[in-house]
Amino acid sequence: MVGSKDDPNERDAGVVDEIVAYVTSTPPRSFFLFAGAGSGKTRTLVAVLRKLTGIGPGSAQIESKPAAGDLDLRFARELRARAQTIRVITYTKNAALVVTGRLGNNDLTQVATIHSFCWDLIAGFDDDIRDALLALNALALEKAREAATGRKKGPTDKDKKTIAEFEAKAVALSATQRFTYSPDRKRYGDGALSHAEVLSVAAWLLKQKPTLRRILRDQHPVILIDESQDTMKSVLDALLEVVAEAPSRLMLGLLGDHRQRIYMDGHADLPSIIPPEWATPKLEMNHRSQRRIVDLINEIWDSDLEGRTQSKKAVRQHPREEKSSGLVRVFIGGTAATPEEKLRREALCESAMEAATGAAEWRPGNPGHKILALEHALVARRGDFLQVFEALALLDPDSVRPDATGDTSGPAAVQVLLREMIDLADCVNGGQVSSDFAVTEVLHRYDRLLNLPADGEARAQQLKAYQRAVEDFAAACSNPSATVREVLAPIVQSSLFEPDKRLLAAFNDTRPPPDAPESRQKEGVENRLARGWHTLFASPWSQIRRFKTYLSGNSHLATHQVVKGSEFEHVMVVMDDEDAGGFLFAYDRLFGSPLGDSDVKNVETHKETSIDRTLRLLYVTCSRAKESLALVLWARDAGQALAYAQKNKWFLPAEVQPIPE
Ligand SMILES: Nc1ncnc2c1ncn2[C@@H]1O[C@H](COP(=O)(O)OP(=O)(O)OP(=O)(O)O)[C@@H](O)[C@H]1O
Repeated sequence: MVGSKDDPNERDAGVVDEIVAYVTSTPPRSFFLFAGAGSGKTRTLVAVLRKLTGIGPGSAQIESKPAAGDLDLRFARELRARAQTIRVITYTKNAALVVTGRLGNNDLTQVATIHSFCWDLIAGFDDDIRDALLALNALALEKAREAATGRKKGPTDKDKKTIAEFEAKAVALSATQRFTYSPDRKRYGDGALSHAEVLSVAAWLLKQKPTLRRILRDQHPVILIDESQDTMKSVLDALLEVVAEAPSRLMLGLLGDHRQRIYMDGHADLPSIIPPEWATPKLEMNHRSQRRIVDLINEIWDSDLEGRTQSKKAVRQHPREEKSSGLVRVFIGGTAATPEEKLRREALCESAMEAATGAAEWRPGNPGHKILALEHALVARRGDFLQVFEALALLDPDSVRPDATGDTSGPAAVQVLLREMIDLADCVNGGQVSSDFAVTEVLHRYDRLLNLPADGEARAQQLKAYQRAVEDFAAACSNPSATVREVLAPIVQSSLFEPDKRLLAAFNDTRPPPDAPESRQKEGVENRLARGWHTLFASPWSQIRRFKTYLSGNSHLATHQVVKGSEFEHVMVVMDDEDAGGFLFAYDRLFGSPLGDSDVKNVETHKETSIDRTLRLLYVTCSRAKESLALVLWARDAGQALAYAQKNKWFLPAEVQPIPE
């Protein structure tokens, strides 16, 4: 971040030194960094850490001459002498890896997610953890009892069950001696804390136990929180209290962008809770996007929409000098079109973008542009893996929706399809095995050659059976219309891999599947699973790979929420309230459609509305685009939305078009 302040691209050049000065001054000063999309928050964070610790890229040495005088050098020495570290809290594991990757070897900083941070703080204090869990459980029990006694007709069966569960949990907790947390492997039991429990226990203990607050301050005089807009409210509040108690011994630095808050865990209006004595440095640049896109996101945030309750407080962004162009189009059509019609006409929008930009990346089907839809099922339809997605969602709904943490890997029971069989399919070309060596490597990878019979004859027989299975598999998976069942059959029959017992039982179950429940009817777990397995086995095998690509985050399709933090050359945002079927977001209302009843009520009581949430989500999606951006709105009243968009300050009249027929 060195450069002349006269260079318009360097208008933020002083912010790193400014932040370093807040940390190293006596007493230190906590800060809230105002930073918008594409402003280079991670780069700023890494530069601050390097200066504070005196450790440059790839070196474990203290640099001889830090730029901002020797205060930071002294700061680093003191950290080391007191065996302290700077703590950096990120939102995802991946973000922690990005920061540590760029930072290099740096023993004076500890970068981790909020879950790891909280667990590091409380691990081993088993009696305290038990106290916290019992107190939180007692609160929940009290709430449940209040709700039950408040009912006119007396407690319902569900009330009684809930109360009994809390009472039983209190007994079990009292008897638990040791508590564990295993974020990667799902471990259950009274002593195993969930993600959410680790956070609420840490927040509770920080508030209640002075010793823990002292330990925190002794270990880390500085805590920097990235993506603070989405950081769990209770933990943030607890940390704010610890800082307020002894501001000279612990300082907080909050980085993030309240315009990009998309999860409900964070504070509704972070800037408004920042104490007045805190510093508020600002990043004003947007290094990512072309001018047209930066102008649009500035306008989006600045708009006076009916139903908006959130403050417009923010820094207006400037694009880089050389990014003086960029292209935006908004296409609007009627949401009554069928799903197939919508897909066909969205492809026409992509062609229109190709014509307008001259970029081949916009050609329909070209992965050079990213398509964002609101719901996973809408992505699955656009990515042609809807049947597999729906089947797997019946088996385990939580495991099929990739999120920002990157932890979702599909239902445990079908891993053989997503890992072993996809790896084996990679060794197949045109119905034939392309490399025996590659097949052997896959079998080794999954330990399938470890337990071959010792006897020579039996061993040869087994290998022959494996070979036949691989050939049958190769033939089956090369048939473009093969079903999952057909490709799975040679694997199951030969035991080439070891599928999950649940998958095997379902594969061998020849009964017809139960009917789907009537809408709004509850369905038993067994029926749901049976339908899931049946749909999965009847699905096209080709969809499995597309689903896997989506799950791993490598697809050109994604949901609006999951792309937070990413950037793409060209972006198409599909907005369709009708298809999404939710009530949290309402794109139509950003285009002049009247407010709903709950929005009207929320405006009166100054609570968050669907307008607030949708505006932030639109801010996130639009700001992902570097070069060009297409907004596709399927509106309830397309004529009205078109007229609204033509007059709206967000767009130039020529940028607004009907979705081609
Ligand atoms: N000082 C800089 N000079 C040039 N390019 C920069 C600078 N800072 C960041 N960039 C580039 O700008 C883009 C946006 O940066 P980055 O992704 O770190 O922003 P961010 O603040 O995390 O954005 P968001 O909150 O929108 O995800 C990246 O491509 C990055 O390499």
